[in-house]
Amino acid sequence: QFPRQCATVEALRSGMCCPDYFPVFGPGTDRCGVSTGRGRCVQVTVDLRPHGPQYMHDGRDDREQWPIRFFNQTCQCNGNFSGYNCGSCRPGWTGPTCSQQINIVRRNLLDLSAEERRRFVNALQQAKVTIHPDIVIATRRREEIFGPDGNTPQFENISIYNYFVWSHYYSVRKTFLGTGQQSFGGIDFSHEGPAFVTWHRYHLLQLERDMQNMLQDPSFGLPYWNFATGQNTCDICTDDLMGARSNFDVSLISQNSIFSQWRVICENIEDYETLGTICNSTEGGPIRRNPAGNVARPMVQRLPEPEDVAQCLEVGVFDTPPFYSNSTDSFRNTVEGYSDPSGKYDPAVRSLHNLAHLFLNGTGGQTHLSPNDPIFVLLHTFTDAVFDEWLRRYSADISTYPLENAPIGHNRQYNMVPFWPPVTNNEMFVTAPENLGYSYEVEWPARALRVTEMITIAIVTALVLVAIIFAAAACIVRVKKNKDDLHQPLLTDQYQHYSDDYDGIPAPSQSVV
Ligand SMILES: O=C(O)c1cc2cc(O)c(O)cc2[nH]1
Repeated sequence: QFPRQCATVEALRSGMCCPDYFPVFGPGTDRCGVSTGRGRCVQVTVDLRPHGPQYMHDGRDDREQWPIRFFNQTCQCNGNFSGYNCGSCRPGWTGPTCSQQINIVRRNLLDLSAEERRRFVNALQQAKVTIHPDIVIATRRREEIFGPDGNTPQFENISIYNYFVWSHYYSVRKTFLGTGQQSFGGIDFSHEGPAFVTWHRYHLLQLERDMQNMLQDPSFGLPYWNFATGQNTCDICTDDLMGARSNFDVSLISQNSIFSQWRVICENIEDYETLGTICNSTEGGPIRRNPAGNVARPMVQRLPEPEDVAQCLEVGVFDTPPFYSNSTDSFRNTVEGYSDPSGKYDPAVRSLHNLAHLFLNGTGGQTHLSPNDPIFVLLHTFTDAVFDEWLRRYSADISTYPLENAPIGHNRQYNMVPFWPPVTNNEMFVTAPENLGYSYEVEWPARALRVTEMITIAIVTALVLVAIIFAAAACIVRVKKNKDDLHQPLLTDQYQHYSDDYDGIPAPSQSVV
C-alpha cells in the first residue's frame, strides 16, 4: 500500500509521499530522484466523475477517491522510470537507466521441467517468508491511523506474498459504518465491474516485479494454469506443484507439499466488520482446498471447457451497462464468470474465472481470502492471458470502458485501490507484449460452430449436393441419348431430313440406298 518512508506522522500530516531516491544532502533533498532527472513530486490526480448507484455511502470509506484520504502528493516519474521514488523501471524496461527492453514469458505451469517447477515453488515459498522491502500496510482506518496515543502510525511490515493477499482483501472489504451498524457489502474495487481485468492485471504485475527483485532475476515470469480443461480434477494439485490432497483430511494439502505449511491471513472477517479493524499480517489457519468437493453445488464440481474460452473470446464488446455483475453481452462479465460463455447474463451461471474459484471449494473460493491459496496466482495469469488475447483481437478497443457511472473504483480513470503510486485502470488496458513487457505462451482453442452456422452449412451442402446430382443426372441422360442416337438405324426420318437439309435440295421421295 504505502512506502515505509511515508508511514510517519509527518508524512501523513503533510499528505506528501515523495521519498528520496538518493538522499545526497540529507532527507528530503532528492525527492523522486529529482537531482538526476528521474522524476518530481506532484499533486495526486483523482478523477471526480460520478460512480454508479451501487454505493451510496459517500464520505464513509477511505478508499473513495483513492488515495487522497491518505496522501495528495506523489512522485511523477520521467521516461521509463517508475516506482514510489522513481527508483525502478516501467514494466517492460530494465537496466540502470531503464533503457533496455525486456520480454517476460508466462508459460503453462504443466510445461515447466521438474527443475523449473521446483524453482517456482521455492520462489513462492521465499516470497511467503520475505518481508516486503519497500511497502507497509495500514492496520487501521484513516480515522484511527495515528493510534491510541495519536502519535503511533498504525502500519505493519508484511511479507511479499502476504502483501499480495492483503491488497486483494483491502480491495474487497466491506465499508465500516460504525459500531453496532452492519458493514456495507455492496462495494468491491476489484470485482463485478470493468476494473476486474485491469485491477487483477496490475496485482499480478506487482507480485511478479516484487519476486523478480527478491530473486534478483529480471526475467522471472509467473506461470499460468489453464483451468479450462473441462475436467473435474485439479491437474496442478500435485506435490511438485500446488500440492496434492492430504490423505488425512480431504480439505487439506498433502504434507509432502510446502503449501501444507502455509498459514492464511485476513480470516477474522467478523472482527473487521464489527469492530472496524483491518486485516493485518497475523497468520492463522492452513489453506483449505477440496477441488470438485462441493456436493451442495454440483454446478461447481467441474472446470470450464476449452470451448468456453473460445466462445468468450467471440464477445467483441468490452463491457455493457450497468457495467456490473449483471451485464449481458459483456466480454468482462463473461471472462469474470457471471455470464454464460457466450455472453448471456444468467444469475444462476458461474463460468470461467468464477467457476475456477468455486471449484477449489475452500480458501480459494472466498474473495477476502482467495489469494492465500497460491493457485490464485495461476488462475489469474490465465484469466489475464484471455484478457490479453481479447485486447489483441479487438485492437484494445476501449470505447465501451465507461468513464463514469461504473461501480465505485471501476471508472476508466480511477486509481486502483490500494496500489501505490497511483495507477489508473486505463493504464492496464493495453496489449501486454507491446506495452507491459510480457507475453503468454499459449494456444487458443478454435471455436466450435454455432447451431445456426451448422444449419446454414448443412443447407448449403445439401443444395450443392442436389445441384451436383441434377447436373450428373442431366449428363447421364445426355450421354445415354447420344449413345442411343449412335445405335439408331441409319435410315430414319431425321437422318433423311438432315441429309436433305445438307443438300439444300428437297427430295421427299428419294432413297439413299
Ligand atoms: O461466487 C463467486 O462467483 C465467486 C467467488 C469468488 C472468489 C474469489 O476469490 C474471487 O476473486 C471471485 C469469486 N467469485
